[in-house]
Amino acid sequence: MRFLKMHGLGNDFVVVKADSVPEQPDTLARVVCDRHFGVGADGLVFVLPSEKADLRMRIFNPDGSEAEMCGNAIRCVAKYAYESGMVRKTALRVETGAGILIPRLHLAGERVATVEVDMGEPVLERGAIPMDGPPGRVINELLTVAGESFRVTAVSFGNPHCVIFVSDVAAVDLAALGPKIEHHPAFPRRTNVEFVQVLNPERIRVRVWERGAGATLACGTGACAAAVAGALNGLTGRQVRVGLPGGELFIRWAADNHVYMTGPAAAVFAGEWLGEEPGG
Ligand SMILES: N[C@@H](CCC[C@H](N)C(=O)O)C(=O)O
Repeated sequence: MRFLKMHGLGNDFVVVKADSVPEQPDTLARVVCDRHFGVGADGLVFVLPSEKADLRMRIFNPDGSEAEMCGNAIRCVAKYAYESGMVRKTALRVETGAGILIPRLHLAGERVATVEVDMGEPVLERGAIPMDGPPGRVINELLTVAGESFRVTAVSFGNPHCVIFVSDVAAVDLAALGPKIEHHPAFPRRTNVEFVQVLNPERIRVRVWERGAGATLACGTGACAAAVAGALNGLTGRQVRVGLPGGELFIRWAADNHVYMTGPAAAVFAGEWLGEEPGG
């Protein structure tokens, strides 16, 4: 299995072009993403043919679960598709678990430097996120986690996000709180978790605990969810620079209710997965 190792702000992926997803993709994702026994990545991404769009993307987390969407991976997939000659368009249509999304490429010569992705409309209804409880939006609502109370705002971009505003993101014990919120019974499909510090109405700082992956250096859908939550809570405007441990994304919640995410994508090496069993 040939692959390309790519990343968006250090959120890293093993990207594989294939006609279909191989058997047992969950097992494959677990071993490929393992940082000691595999290549090491925050996700295994398949670039597949699509009947409805230019291509289809599917992503599997390091724990083997499949995610509906990934903001950093879709920028990588768009770059790969263009630079490999697979889709020679600067506005691509990519089929994902969150519907067909449109990355627009910003070129530097023949290379894709940055990508702006139309991430579609944020999903705010509790039942669609999904999160248990009465119908309506979840904005600044109390959630009790192992005896501690947090005010949360829930947003989905196909995949679920639980956003919590704090005064200092550096002080958050992400490794302790992340898994407790990810597995909180209020989230039937688990959740990604974003701790967000508002620096000013145009700038926020975010640390992410990703569902099925743990702490990562960046999360595109998480940055979009944090930006939407900031605006919904009256803490930010609708355009924000989102500082993540791996770098910065620019997020705009436009008047058409679509969220646009702009950021870089990089390819770092190509390889071949041999899939040897230990001692085999
Ligand atoms: N890193 C991603 C999100 C990847 C999927 C996530 N772990 C989930 O299970 O929803 C991003 O950049 O959006």
